[in-house]
Amino acid sequence: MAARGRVTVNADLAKERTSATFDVENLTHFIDGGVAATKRKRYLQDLAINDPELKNSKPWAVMTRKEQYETALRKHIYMAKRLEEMGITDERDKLNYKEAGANHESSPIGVHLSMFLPTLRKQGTEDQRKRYLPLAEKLAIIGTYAQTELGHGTFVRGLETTATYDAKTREFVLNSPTLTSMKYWPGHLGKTVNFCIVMAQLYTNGKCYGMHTFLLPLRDLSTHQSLPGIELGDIGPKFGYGSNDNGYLILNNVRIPRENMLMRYAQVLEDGSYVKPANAKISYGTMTLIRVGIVTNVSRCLAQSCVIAVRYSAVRRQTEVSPGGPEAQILDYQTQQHKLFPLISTAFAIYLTGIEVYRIYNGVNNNVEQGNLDQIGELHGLSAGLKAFTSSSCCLGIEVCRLACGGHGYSQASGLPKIYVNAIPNCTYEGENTVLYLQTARYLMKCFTKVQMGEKLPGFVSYLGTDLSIKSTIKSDVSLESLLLAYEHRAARMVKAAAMNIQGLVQEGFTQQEAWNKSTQQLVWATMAHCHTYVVKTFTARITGSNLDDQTKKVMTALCKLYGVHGMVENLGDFIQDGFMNASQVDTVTRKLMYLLAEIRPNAVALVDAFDYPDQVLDSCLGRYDGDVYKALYEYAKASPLNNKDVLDSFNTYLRPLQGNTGTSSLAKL
Ligand SMILES: CC/C=C\C/C=C\C/C=C\C/C=C\C/C=C\C/C=C\CC/C=C/C(=O)SCCNC(=O)CCNC(=O)[C@H](O)C(C)(C)COP(=O)(O)OP(=O)(O)OC[C@H]1O[C@@H](n2cnc3c(N)ncnc32)[C@H](O)[C@@H]1OP(=O)(O)O
Ligand SMILES: Cc1cc2nc3c(=O)[nH]c(=O)nc-3n(C[C@H](O)[C@H](O)[C@H](O)COP(=O)(O)OP(=O)(O)OC[C@H]3O[C@@H](n4cnc5c(N)ncnc54)[C@H](O)[C@@H]3O)c2cc1C
Repeated sequence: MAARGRVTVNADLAKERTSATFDVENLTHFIDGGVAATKRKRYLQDLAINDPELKNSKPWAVMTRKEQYETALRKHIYMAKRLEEMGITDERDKLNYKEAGANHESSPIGVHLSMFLPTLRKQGTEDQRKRYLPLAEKLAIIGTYAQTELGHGTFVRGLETTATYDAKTREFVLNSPTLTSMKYWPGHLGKTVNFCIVMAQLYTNGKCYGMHTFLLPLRDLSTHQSLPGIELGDIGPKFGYGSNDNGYLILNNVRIPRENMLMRYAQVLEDGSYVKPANAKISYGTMTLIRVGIVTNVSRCLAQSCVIAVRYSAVRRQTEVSPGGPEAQILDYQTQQHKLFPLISTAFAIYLTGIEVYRIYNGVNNNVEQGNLDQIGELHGLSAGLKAFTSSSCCLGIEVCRLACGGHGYSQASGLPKIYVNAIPNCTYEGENTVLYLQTARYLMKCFTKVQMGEKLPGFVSYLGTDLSIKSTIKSDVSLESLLLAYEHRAARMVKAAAMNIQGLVQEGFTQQEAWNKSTQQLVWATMAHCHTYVVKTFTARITGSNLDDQTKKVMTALCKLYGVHGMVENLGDFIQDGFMNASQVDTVTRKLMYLLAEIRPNAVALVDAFDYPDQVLDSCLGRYDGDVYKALYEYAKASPLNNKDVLDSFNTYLRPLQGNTGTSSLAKL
């Protein structure tokens, strides 16, 4: 339960809670990974919520950018220190604590923690780790991940920053040779960090060896002044992320010792000779880590949005259904259910996918740590597409939640704009989504070639070899098995179609690259279908294989079916194009969709309650546990800074002169 302690609850919400057919607490334990995990989560959340150091002096939305930056810096440094004092290292623990302390307040040390430190740990030599990690972990040095440039973000091989080895002095000389080569966007680069990991084209003995990673001091450690040869600053206000000083950086003949190249894999020896890594893409590993983390991250953003929109929809009444009768809860409108219930299922599906992909990441990472890099390509094939699919689905879902709250959804009081502006960059950073879909497409095309050669594929791509002549097994009950089969069929057919398109174009005389480029939209569609299948499969496996009690499992099975059926109806053309499904089966799934909306209706509030987000995390007048929405909106309006005075000075400046034109005597008559 999300309200800690007794509260008086709005009658409609209270009724929703008593009508639930399953035990909310059991589902919360399932989400968290057990009773002890829920207890631990709540302990950490309460710690943050009750800590006066983590209170904002005023609402986030009314702070200036400088206030947002300073507040976030203070709070995030404080939280990092507290986590260290408490000896907390588990990622989930950290997430629960920080979410409760500064939800959707972009951290000005976030890239330091999530990218700078992992890159140092994974790509630094033992000496580099010994030397820099203790300082970086204590935040004595704070760094960012400086890869993107003004002219290039996606095309990493096209980055222009150079690091030229000077064997005489055993130093690298770093330069930004063009306007477009300045680093642009890295988090906290503008004003916060004193170090960065910079990605640059390595030149040694007159030859370019491509992108490599270097540890670069940016600011004096005592005065924080930028160092000679370095020009850097903040890039200015953005769509959101006000508390983050995303920055720019220009390098002019900056010298760093040879030892500052991260040399666990690739190396430059003292004489300038180059030792290549076992896999050139190992330096892309931090991006893979974050792409995996994003899956969980965006599912939580969507889950919070669903809590807000569903609770509000239970409280909000609008329009008499029959003349003179009571106004209906908007949650009773089928169209509102169609907006929101598939999103509840999406939040669950993607959350569970996040857990699965993180488990896979950890397995591959353990192998990498032992020197086996064989699986990094496969992990990239999985994580790139999933990052794109999940961030797109969740961010679109957050916007639907906002729209589902009508006018009040547009107010910062709803909490939804704060979530949205913080979530939406997940579609762009760590690889723009279309670009990442195409990376997974590249992997799928390779897999398809193997299928054509009669190879049996392992794991998450094994379905690509399925017999496409099989017809859908969907019957009136619309079983999970029949849904999964349909998703596999759809993806396998679309992957094959894209591959055939490329092969056909090549046969027509186009080069491989031209044929690829002429097929990219089809490839993106095929990859979306592939990722969709992966999520359906993971959701299904997690629910059918769970030890949930019967009642909860029944509701979750309905939700899982809803995820599958809704996705099917939204993409019907894909499923019927080759006659896999017939008209009667289309009719069956469409009716099933409406049936499932009605089946889930009594449990809608309980399902979002199970996400177990305290009011302080949601920070929303609409999503309050007690449903006292209108009083909260009134209080929120009264607290608007424009209401500090009854008559504002602007009245005298701009409005009074308008009245003066008509003469006070004529106004007095009104
Ligand atoms: C409960 C807790 C659960 C989970 C917690 C988990 C983790 C916690 C940690 C993290 C925190 C969690 C969440 C994160 C939240 C917020 C985010 C925080 C900060 C975000 C700040 C933003 C930072 C950035 O944006 S950094 C910059 C990112 N930039 C990009 O992503 C650029 C995108 N471009 C590329 O990656 C590449 O250039 C490319 C487009 C992929 C490839 O282009 P191209 O074809 O030109 O390139 P190549 O020829 O060089 O490569 C093709 C070849 O390489 C293989 N490849 C590519 N990438 C990889 C890889 N990463 N790994 C392995 N292999 C790779 C590719 O498959 C090709 O191989 P083949 O030739 O064999 O086909
Ligand atoms: C909030 C935020 C924080 C960030 N933090 C960091 C950071 O800490 N460190 C860092 O290094 N970077 C950071 N970035 C930069 C980010 O990683 C890049 O913006 C991102 O990788 C996208 O690259 P781009 O801007 O070059 O987009 P572009 O590649 O210019 O994309 C523009 C359009 O072109 C299309 N496109 C581009 N290439 C292709 C292609 N090959 N095929 C098909 N379509 C294509 C895209 O799909 C997109 O529609 C951040 C960005 C944001 C918004």
